[in-house]
Amino acid sequence: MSRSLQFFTPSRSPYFTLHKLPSTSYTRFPVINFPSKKHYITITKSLSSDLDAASSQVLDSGNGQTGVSGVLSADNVVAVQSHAPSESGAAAGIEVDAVTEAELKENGFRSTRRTKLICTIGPATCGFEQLEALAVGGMNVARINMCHGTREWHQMVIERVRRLNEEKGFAVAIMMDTEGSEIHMGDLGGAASVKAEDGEIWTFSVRAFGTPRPERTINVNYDGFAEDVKVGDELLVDGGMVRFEVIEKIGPDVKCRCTDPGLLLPRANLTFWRDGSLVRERNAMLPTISSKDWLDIDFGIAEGVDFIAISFVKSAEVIKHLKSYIAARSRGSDIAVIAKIESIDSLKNLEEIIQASDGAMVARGDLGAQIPLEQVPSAQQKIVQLCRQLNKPVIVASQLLESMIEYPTPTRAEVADVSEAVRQRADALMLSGESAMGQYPDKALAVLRSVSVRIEKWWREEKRHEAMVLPDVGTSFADSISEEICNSAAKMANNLEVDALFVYTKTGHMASLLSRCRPDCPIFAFTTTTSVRRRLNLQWGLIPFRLGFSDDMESNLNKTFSLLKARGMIKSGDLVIAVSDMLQSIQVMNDENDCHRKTEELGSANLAVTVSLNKAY
Ligand SMILES: Nc1ncnc2c1ncn2[C@@H]1O[C@H](COP(=O)(O)OP(=O)(O)OP(=O)(O)O)[C@@H](O)[C@H]1O
Ligand SMILES: CC(=O)C(=O)O
Ligand SMILES: [K+]
Ligand SMILES: [Mg+2]
Repeated sequence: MSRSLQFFTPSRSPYFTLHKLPSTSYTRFPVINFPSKKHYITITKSLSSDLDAASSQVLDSGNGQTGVSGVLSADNVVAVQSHAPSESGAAAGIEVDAVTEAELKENGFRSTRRTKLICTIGPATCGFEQLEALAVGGMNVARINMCHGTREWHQMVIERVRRLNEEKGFAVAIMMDTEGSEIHMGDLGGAASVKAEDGEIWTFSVRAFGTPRPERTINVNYDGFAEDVKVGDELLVDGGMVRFEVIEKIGPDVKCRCTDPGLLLPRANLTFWRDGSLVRERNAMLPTISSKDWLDIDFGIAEGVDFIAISFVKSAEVIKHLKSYIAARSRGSDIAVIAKIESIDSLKNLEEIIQASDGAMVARGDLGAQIPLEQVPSAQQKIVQLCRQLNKPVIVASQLLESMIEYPTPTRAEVADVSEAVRQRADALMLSGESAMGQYPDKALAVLRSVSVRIEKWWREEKRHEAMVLPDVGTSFADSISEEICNSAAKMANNLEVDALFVYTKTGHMASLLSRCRPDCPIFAFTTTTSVRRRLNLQWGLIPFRLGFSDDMESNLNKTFSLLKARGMIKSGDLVIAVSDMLQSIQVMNDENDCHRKTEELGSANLAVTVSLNKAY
């Protein structure tokens, strides 16, 4: 038996274009009550010739699975070929990364990790094998921080990640993080760190010191530094990891006494405080995107990075400006802009900044230097919730596992912090120093992975779904339909306890809308382009695949089921709900390939969506 519901546009013909034939002619099928078997055979045949003709039909899975091409025969039997060297022929001849394969095969769909993981790449992780270890360990996005390293170094990292994706079938995205023009220290003349002891007198200056750097001197990047600070001010390094008191100003030099000793790290952020408040003097007028940042952005566009994260965002205008700059420079490319929330100004304009962005990062390192530390957790929760309401991916970053820079196990408090971010259902967690220059990058990533999976499972078992109100985000009626369909599909998925949601999406938008609902089951997102696939790798619960697919859902589903089954990633009896943003229909099919359709009018909708409830057979 099968049930279906179909939305369509009355202004359109009651016939739908279902499949584009290789000859560029179109096959049209009636909507209402036609014999579905015949319908199937016709589609299968046309799809089969399509596939035969186009060897580019590939299915790439999200996390380290190699390209597979499928050829559909008339009886829906699929031959699977791997593009990469296989270990043991035929259906097993598909290279799948250990994590995703094990998760899908051993424990079924439901146990796959939903929270995405970002690793900052630095000296500890820039080698090809080190990057591969991170990808195998679950890295979804590699972050490069333009505060550190040369452009050549970053280019090398990007090239290696791309090569890793091509050769090993990963879909690791690249995020470029700008330096910004906030005040920070120089690079310490190459030293990894220097110790400031209690009571020592240090000189902070815009002067460039020679090499070797004179003892107890720190170069500062901001020309107005000596004018902005006053004797008596408190100078905080990295939000208070080390503290100084300003005792004297001599021309460009600012003499300070260390009041809280600690390690000074290269290019550490500097803030100064007066009477318990952060001082915003002329430094408040510094541009969010410096001239050096613009050059880095040009570099990022040329390299085709997937995300550009903007440091110290103050307003929505800068995000809008950058997005139009990117649109003008990179025709057809879709670099997403992430707003880093790490300043008082960004908190003041939070909603409009997030609305203008393609996602946000709770950059707790610098945020904790600008607001009292005890306010950081509530700010985090607020940002995470707002992002979900506005349908923007959100990253929780900094000091998640800080002690693992030096030690192989995290503190209990760190595990609790990671758990809280997972419980808040943030899209992604980010490692900074732990992966960039720590001693245990792989172990830190493994901790994020295991804690994520465990907390997600606990949350599902306890059925502790917070009833978050998800306001409408669609700005057109068409968008509203997509949104309603996704909300309903996610709810159905939870109520029916299905194994997975499938979404066929060209732009990724409907995949985001499903992810926003945070359903109990994972979401397999099928998209036709590699860049969309990589971009979706940042979002909660999405397992992105690249797949050549048509406008016809039934053949897409047959093809997908067959390909996934041949790889052992789904099994007979798995129940799936599928959503698509390409075809104006909702349909249900069952294992007899029997399909009935019922039609309902939907006002003046100019878009409709396909939802299918399917059982693998
Ligand atoms: N490309 C790199 N080369 C050398 N060291 C790096 C690099 N990237 C990061 N690091 C090291 O890892 C540490 C943590 O990285 P992270 O990206 O969090 O930098 P950060 O300086 O704290 O700035 P941000 O506020 O942008 O996160 C840095 O302080 C630096 O010591
Ligand atoms: C990530 C970042 O920039 C911060 O935490 O400050
Ligand atoms: K940065
Ligand atoms: Mg920062």
